[in-house]
Amino acid sequence: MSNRLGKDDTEADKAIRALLDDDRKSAFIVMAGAGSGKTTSLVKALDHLGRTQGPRLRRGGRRIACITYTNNAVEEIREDIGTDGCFHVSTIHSFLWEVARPFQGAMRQWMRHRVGELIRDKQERNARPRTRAATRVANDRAIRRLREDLEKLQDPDLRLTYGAAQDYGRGILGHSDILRMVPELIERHPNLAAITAQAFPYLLVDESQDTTAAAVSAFTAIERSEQGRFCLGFFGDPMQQVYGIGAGTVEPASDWTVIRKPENWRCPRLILEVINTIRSQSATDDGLQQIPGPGGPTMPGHADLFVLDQEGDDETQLAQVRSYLAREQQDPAWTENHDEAVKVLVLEHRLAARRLGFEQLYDSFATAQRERERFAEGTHWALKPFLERIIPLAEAVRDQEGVAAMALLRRYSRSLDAFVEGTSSVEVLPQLKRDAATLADLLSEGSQATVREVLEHLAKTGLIRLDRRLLPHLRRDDDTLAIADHFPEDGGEENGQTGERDSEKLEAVITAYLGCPARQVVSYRDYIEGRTSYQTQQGVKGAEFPRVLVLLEDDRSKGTNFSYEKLFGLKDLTETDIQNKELGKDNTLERTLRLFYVSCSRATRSLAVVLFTKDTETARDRLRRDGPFMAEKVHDAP
Ligand SMILES: Nc1ncnc2c1ncn2[C@@H]1O[C@H](COP(=O)(O)OP(=O)(O)OP(=O)(O)O)[C@@H](O)[C@H]1O
Repeated sequence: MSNRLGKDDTEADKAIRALLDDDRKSAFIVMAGAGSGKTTSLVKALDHLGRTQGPRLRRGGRRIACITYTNNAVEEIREDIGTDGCFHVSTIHSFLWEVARPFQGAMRQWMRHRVGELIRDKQERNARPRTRAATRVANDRAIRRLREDLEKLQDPDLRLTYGAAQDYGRGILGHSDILRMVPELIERHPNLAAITAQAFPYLLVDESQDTTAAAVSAFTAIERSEQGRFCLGFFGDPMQQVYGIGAGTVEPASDWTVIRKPENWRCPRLILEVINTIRSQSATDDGLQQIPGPGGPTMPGHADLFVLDQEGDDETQLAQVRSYLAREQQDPAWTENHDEAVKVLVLEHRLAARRLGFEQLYDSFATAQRERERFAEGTHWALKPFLERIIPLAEAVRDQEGVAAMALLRRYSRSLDAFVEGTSSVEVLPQLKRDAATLADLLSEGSQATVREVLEHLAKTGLIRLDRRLLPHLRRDDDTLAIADHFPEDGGEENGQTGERDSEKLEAVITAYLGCPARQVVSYRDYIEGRTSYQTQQGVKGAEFPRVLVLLEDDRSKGTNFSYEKLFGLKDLTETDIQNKELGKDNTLERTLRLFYVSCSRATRSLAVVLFTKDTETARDRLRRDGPFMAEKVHDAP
């Protein structure tokens, strides 16, 4: 429990309450920097609304909506405010779906229009003289499928649903459809706006800077058309926008109230100075310089920057930095490797994968965008059996946790099913034990077994049910296996996630995946479940840790969205960078500055930034002269 409700009220909290108590509902924006307690203010506002408006709203079947960025944040807010039925706390996707769900006719029309758009887009591409023959064939195939989808969408009985697995022919809308469709429907159908305001007369949006511009504009449209009957509150910080689709600064209408929160309770003085300097360099700083919140950290804290040679040995150099920090700050936790000691923030998942030893697995999924995204979320169907069943069973066996192992087998074992159904004899039990022990061996530390070997063991023995989409891949690789009988009818509930589409790309991904060492899947599981010290700089938004180590390593990252070398003047801007900057568009420098701000503002005690670069001397001199860290805190390799 975060105890947000136990925090003292700030001036901002009082101003928000005054607005919420007004009979005439209005809109407001809470604009504040990192560690200023925006989520705390939001939770306090919800609690206040629950107490003052809850009973009346409940009687009328109406609810107070709160939108936040991740499922974790949803859970945290729910924990804070309790389970009162008058609240509807969700991510933006779930909220938009909740709004649109009853409007099946309007959604079907939108979907048909969308499929038509996709067909036209592919036709246009095929009409271009430079389109390659293979692309043309693929586009023609896709057009045929889309036409079939269009046909199926004529069925008035087809009930539209929303899932991870976009499949228009089956009436399934994906995440990106929801983000695009619902704001369009709200803006196009005034009655949908009115019904939304009626069902949710209060709507509070956390992390508004990363809420899509279309959603912000749709909510604003509701507020405009329902003036006085709809209360809309945005809580955000344009400086913490880290996703391209985010709205960034929410522009207030002339009658909206803007509430600024200048305090920072998280960062001690020396870190606060660094993040204030970073902030002041951005065009989206909103003129905000933070001050320490009363009762916040009293120690000065630590803020150090190290410039290291990118050609040098990574592990050794980082170990030296950590030993130096432990010594200088008399804090041995800097040299400890468990996830609670130091949070290491990297630019990309790939860089975490490299350090944690699952780079081959990462690369297997990186070749196709959709597969890469599911991999990063930890929701890819091909990995799920490992995450939910295989690794937990192997670990239960290894740790001699018989009850846990049995519970998993009861749930997932085909052999045990056969025994329970009476179609196999009692000998199956010792066999099951042997098969489970083999599985534990295959996944034990130091094992060289591949993913394929593990899956084939399971397929042959029926030890654990797998996803049937793996079948063709295993069969083709080793057609001597008599696995068809054993292979489960499990899975397939998300068939549309990949279906036949993009089958070639998927085929390549799965083939590469099956060839990976299975131990890499264990490291990957540890990473995505937050059991390691590593996190990405984008993914860390909203969190705080005592010791934060930020790694800046442009040359090792594959993405082009961010460049610390450009930010520090160590690399020239491109023509596009200069043009975007001059036109006032978002650009590499601004994006990197914001990411740097988010990363550095996570530390509650000690912040260390490491820049890996080629020309360490120039970088060190420049950062001492112009950088956000105090000159004496910019170090060479210790
Ligand atoms: N009124 C308050 N009094 C004392 N401490 C507070 C107060 N409000 C928030 N805090 C503390 O400040 C820290 C930051 O709070 P919170 O996570 O709500 O901020 P935030 O603005 O959402 O942060 P960020 O934007 O950086 O993710 C937390 O440790 C919280 O306990």
